[in-house]
Amino acid sequence: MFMAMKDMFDLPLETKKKNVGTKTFGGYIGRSPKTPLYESLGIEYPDMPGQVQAFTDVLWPHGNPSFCQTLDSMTKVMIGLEQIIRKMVFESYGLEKYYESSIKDTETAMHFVKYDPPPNNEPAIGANPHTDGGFITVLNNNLPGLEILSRENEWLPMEPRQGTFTIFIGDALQAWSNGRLHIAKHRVIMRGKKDRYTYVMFAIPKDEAVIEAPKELVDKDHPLLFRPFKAMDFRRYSFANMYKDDLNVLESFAGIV
Ligand SMILES: O=C(O)CCC(=O)C(=O)O
Ligand SMILES: [Fe+2]
Repeated sequence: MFMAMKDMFDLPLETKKKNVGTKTFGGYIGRSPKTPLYESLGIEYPDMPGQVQAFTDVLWPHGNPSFCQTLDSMTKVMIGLEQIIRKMVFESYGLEKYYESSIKDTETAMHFVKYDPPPNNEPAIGANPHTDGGFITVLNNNLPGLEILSRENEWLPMEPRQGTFTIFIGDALQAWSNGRLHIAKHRVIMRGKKDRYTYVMFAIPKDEAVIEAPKELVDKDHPLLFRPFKAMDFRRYSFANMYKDDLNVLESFAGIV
């Protein structure tokens, strides 16, 4: 996958720009002043028929069947893993009855990210501190750089390990769990001289989905922490507040004080 990603990012800029999305999380994002080392491409709904093929055709009009196949099977693995984890989470609360409807309310997006090495060998920010907005994120990267903010407010490095994926809980699942699940803030710091690649699958609520903690998770010891909200409204709010590092977007959007 990482080799295929190198070929993908080595394509001419005009070709990469042909990767367009309909939402804020699809399509090509070039280097910008706030994230000068970051570049990404994206596919919305890679699990829907024809989407992986269409994405491949845009980048390689003469075809690239091996990329298409690799991506297709990788997508299935990552989505399958996400569903197993979500099921385990729901079961752990005795709430498996909500699993099917939660999956029905879900759509997926796949991102491919390339981070350039920092200029003049000084550590530099690759991705700004953030939480992922959706239900669950599944990702893999080829080099260190990912850091997780601990509950003690320390940045801890997450070393990539071959054959493993990193999983993040997103804001939507934290709200659903009435705060029982912890969302870890994370960032990427680039060091060294090598390009860094990440591929990441986001399982996110559909626009119209309403995120609301089930009644079983709310009682007098666990008062409701977040008002119910529509996924689309939260997405807009998060996007508008993207670079406010100290802001807890979920709390400021839906927190009940
Ligand atoms: O590149 C990484 O390791 C992290 C990427 C990430 O956090 C994201 O895309 O949301
Ligand atoms: Fe993230």
